Amino acid sequence: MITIAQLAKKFKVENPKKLSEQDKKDPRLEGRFFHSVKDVSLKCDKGQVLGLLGPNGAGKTTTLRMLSTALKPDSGSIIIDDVDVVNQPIIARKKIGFLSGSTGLYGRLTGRENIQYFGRLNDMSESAINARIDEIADQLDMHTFLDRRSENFSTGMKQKTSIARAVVHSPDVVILDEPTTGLDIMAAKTVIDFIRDLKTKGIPVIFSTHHLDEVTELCDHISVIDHGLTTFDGSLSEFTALSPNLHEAFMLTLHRNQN
Ligand SMILES: Nc1ncnc2c1ncn2[C@@H]1O[C@H](COP(=O)(O)OP(=O)(O)OP(=O)(O)O)[C@@H](O)[C@H]1O
Repeated sequence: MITIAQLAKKFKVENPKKLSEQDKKDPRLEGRFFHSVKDVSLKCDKGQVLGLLGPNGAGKTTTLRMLSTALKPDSGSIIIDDVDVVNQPIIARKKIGFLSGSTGLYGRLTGRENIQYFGRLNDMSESAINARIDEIADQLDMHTFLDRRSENFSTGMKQKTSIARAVVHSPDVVILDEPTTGLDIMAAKTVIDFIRDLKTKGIPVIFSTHHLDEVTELCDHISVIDHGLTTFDGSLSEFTALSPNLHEAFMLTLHRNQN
């Protein structure tokens, strides 16, 4: 079970002139600080898939980076099972598989070597790593490119390798930042099937997306973040009860907590 409560994170703005036009007008900009995440709370039970929605710049990636221990929150709590992620990040990291939107692969290494490297970082034995790579490569349909250098991989090949790398150590929870963005229909389907398989194994998955169809296909639970605030956190049926039209339901969740 993953529980996030009242999470907040601000960044110091070194050069306000370099902010995007959107960020300059954002009410989260207060003096020299941009309050990317102001108050985010959500829950994801065992075997649940949680879809994290929100407009561009809402604070989804910042939230997921805090959940993955890559960023330390200014306040709030993150608990995975009985581990306090904020105060015990090293223990928590072993439990988490995190796909970030921006993690690059080592181009000179093959797909397999990229994944092996992460397995070793997680103290896995060579035989355990290789068995796990075989398993994941079957699921993500990677065998045709697994032993090629990753520098010339397509977006889909890169994403599959990054996902494989994130879950090589069989984490207890999986966090995926926009896992299907930029993928063609077939690669996206493979990734969706992979998430569904994690769900059947009882592994909670939190993923951010802009694709509402993925949410209805996969998610038990939906959280919406807008301007750094949780504006909806409930079941898929509570979400669709707002409106049977998903876009309309999403629009209705925005601006709810803002005064
Ligand atoms: N290091 C930083 N310094 C200053 N501002 C930041 C920093 N990181 C993120 N932000 C700002 O915080 C806000 C939230 O960013 P974040 O990447 O979490 O949004 P997002 O919901 O993931 O957006 P998208 O859907 O576009 O990926 C944005 O306005 C962004 O410009």
